[in-house]
Amino acid sequence: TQEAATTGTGKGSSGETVTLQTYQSNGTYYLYDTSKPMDGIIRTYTANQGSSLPGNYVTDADNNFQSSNQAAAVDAHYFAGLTYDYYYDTHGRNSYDNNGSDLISTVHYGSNFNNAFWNGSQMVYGDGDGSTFSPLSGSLDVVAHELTHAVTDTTANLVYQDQPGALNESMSDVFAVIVEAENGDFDWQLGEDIYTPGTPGDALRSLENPELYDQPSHMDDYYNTSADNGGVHTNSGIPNKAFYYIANDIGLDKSGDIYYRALTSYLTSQSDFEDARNALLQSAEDLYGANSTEYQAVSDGYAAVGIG
Ligand SMILES: CCCCC[C@H](S)C(=O)N[C@@H](Cc1ccccc1)C(=O)N[C@@H](C)C(=O)O
Ligand SMILES: [Ca+2]
Ligand SMILES: [Zn+2]
Repeated sequence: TQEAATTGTGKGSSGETVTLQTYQSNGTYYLYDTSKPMDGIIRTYTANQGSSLPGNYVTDADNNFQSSNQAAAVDAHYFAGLTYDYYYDTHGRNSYDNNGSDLISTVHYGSNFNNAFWNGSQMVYGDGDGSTFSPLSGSLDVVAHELTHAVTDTTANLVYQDQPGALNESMSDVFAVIVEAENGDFDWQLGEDIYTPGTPGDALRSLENPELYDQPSHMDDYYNTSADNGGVHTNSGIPNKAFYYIANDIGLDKSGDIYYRALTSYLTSQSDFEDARNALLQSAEDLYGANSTEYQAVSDGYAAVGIG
């Protein structure tokens, strides 16, 4: 059979045309990217509004994925590539597990599904209900958020409950902001491109002002609840705000290096917010020294949210 890696184009939910790394087999083109430097292949599927995973490959007859029902897949495929590039180019990490595992994404999961998640093996994106969310792969920060869960699961493996869980969520938000910034799309918000399509200018979360979307930004306002695995999407506002202070002090690049080192070298499954402060301080000391401005920025940022 005739087979080859090919380069195609696609139109994402923003309406912009992007270049896609695809694969051609017997005259059909697949969202199957073998171009990454190590062996991680990026593969994108559709669940066709069902819930069986991974579903079916997204294919096209002419290597131009421009129909509206392909937009979510184009975004998932393209943004997964950008996120792979960030972890490889910035931190030398070969895919989410540093072992070259394939990056598998499935779009059109479920019916009006207002969420996206990492299921332990792959990324999964709902289409949203069109009011709360539009298709969730349409925002780079969502894709980077989900792929960072895969990095966390294969490193610190923070338990998805209470403070370790809120820290898990925060790490995903932190690297989502960094990956967007690396791609010329810096903001402190999460989900601004896909949240409430009918309401411009809002977002699901803000690291600059967590309170804007009902998150605390100080330990005094820690939200004790049994819902949402102990409020992991609420209490993430506290470490999120600490990151905002730190990155404002020393910049996103240095902050990203400190956070990556803490996540991959020091944090463990039960680490809480205090442990995060210590892991980040140790990482800052390793990288910049104990009396560095970077070390002081971490100390100040965590003190400002009532930790340490
Ligand atoms: C399905 C089970 C719940 C998994 C929660 C996933 S990891 C998650 O946190 N998803 C993100 C999606 C996201 C990311 C960035 C920006 C916007 C939306 C999330 O925040 N989900 C919210 C809606 C939640 O689960 O409360
Ligand atoms: Ca954003
Ligand atoms: Zn999450």
